[in-house]
Amino acid sequence: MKKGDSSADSWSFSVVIETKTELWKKLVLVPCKHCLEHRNMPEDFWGGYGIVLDAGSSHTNLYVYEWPAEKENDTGVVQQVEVCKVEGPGISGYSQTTEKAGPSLVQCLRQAEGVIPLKQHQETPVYLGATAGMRLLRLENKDAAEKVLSSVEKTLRSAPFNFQGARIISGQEEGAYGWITINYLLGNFKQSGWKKFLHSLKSVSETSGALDLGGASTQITFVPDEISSESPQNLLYFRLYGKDYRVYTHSFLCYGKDQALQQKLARDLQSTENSSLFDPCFHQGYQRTISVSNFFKNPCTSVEKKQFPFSQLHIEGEGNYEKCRRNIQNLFNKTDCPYSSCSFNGIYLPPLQGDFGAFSAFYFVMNFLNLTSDDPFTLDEVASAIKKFCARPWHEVKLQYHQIKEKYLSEYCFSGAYILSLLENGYEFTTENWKRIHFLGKIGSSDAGWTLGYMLNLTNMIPAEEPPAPPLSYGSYVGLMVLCSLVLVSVILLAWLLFHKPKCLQKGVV
Ligand SMILES: Nc1ccn([C@@H]2O[C@H](COP(=O)(O)OP(=O)(O)O)[C@@H](O)[C@H]2O)c(=O)n1
Ligand SMILES: [Ca+2]
Repeated sequence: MKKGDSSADSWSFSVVIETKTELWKKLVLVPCKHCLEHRNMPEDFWGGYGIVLDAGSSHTNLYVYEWPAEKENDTGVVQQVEVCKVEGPGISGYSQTTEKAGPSLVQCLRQAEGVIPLKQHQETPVYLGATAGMRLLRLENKDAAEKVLSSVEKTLRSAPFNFQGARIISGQEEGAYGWITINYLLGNFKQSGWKKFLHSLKSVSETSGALDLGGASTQITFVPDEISSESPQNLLYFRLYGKDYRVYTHSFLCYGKDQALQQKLARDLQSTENSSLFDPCFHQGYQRTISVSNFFKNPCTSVEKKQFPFSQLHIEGEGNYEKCRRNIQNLFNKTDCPYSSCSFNGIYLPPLQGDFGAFSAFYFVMNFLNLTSDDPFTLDEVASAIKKFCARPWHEVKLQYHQIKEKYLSEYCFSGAYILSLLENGYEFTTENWKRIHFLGKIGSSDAGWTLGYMLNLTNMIPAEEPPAPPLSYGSYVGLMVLCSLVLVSVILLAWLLFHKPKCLQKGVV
């Protein structure tokens, strides 16, 4: 397998998109910020529900979305009303006990039953999309991956909802649906008034790019300034709301933050004859032991496999940010580029364009490091904050954040350094365009992520064509009638004055 290349499953999405566009004609897309607040809407306005399970490499989240019942005025907005974190590992973690994958979801499905009114359970669609953890398991053990999916399907079918499918989505879909989600929530698809006018002059960027960092893969998706057809597998075409979008996307398998760490450790192992290793990306005083034999079963590290005279590797932290950055840099092969420009590993990347929303682990890590304030930090400020954090001794970090699990806490230094390396070295963001990256967890009440875009697509809630202007509301109708009546009365009065001039105004009368 070529790392960072998801072309194997790239065809599926183009097919899905092209066949779907014909169907995208049902509901008008009215983004959140143009709508009344959910809580201000009459109770019977909200009606439909949908459930999406995001089966990620590290864990599964169940999302419940809600949308207006009133479709006749062709307006509506979909909102997240519930999120439930499934206990235990991601579904790919059940490769040895596949029959337990489905039952792990039961508790969250019960929670969704409590949120959705009973009479709507049967008509509520439920989808499960599995991402990079399952893509890796499928590469490593296809049979186990199929059994895990059968187990989750069995559980979802036994829930009182309308089961619509449980599948592994491609990296391209993950990137595209994340881009759709954030632009839907930001209100970028449907524009009106001056914004539409400005966009027609092409003076402002219309959509935001999407940067998604998971545990096992990472996605970059945006509308480039110039479209080249150098790498067709990275281009997607959408027609949304009467407008065409040519979108660049790429998903790097094995470049989520957890798999990137595994890759880094595998490389470090190559250069040691010893069963112990100093690691600059862990805090000074931190120690971890890993089993060497299990380590190379993973498709992200298997290319680095060699025979070692020891079965356990002992790692000790050094807390050296600069050394850690240099170490991580080796994960990005920048030497060969068969295109006009590349990110890394010979993958095409057009020049970066516009604003970017960075979510999922990009947000979790930066938020932990207090680097997500509204007044954005410069690239230098971010680098020095991470450097300072990495230099703190482990006992001090552990004391301050005693509520956070040791496994996660110990990896924030690496994750912070990795995020900067990926953005600065991988994608080549500069001091200048760094300010255009916005780290965001939620937009309104909805989490930023691929799930909402996935559901909007599968429920045909994004129209391909701009719908006709909605009929007037009752208030506007009454106002218009009053205005027309006033105009009519004025015209009659004027005519009467002209043709029946009062005697006092007639010529000769003083
Ligand atoms: N509160 C949270 C939740 C997740 N995470 C991390 O965010 C990443 C989420 O990845 P994921 O499970 O969606 O994996 P993919 O299948 O998207 O690659 C993992 O590395 C989690 O450890 C975090 O740092 N803080
Ligand atoms: Ca994810």
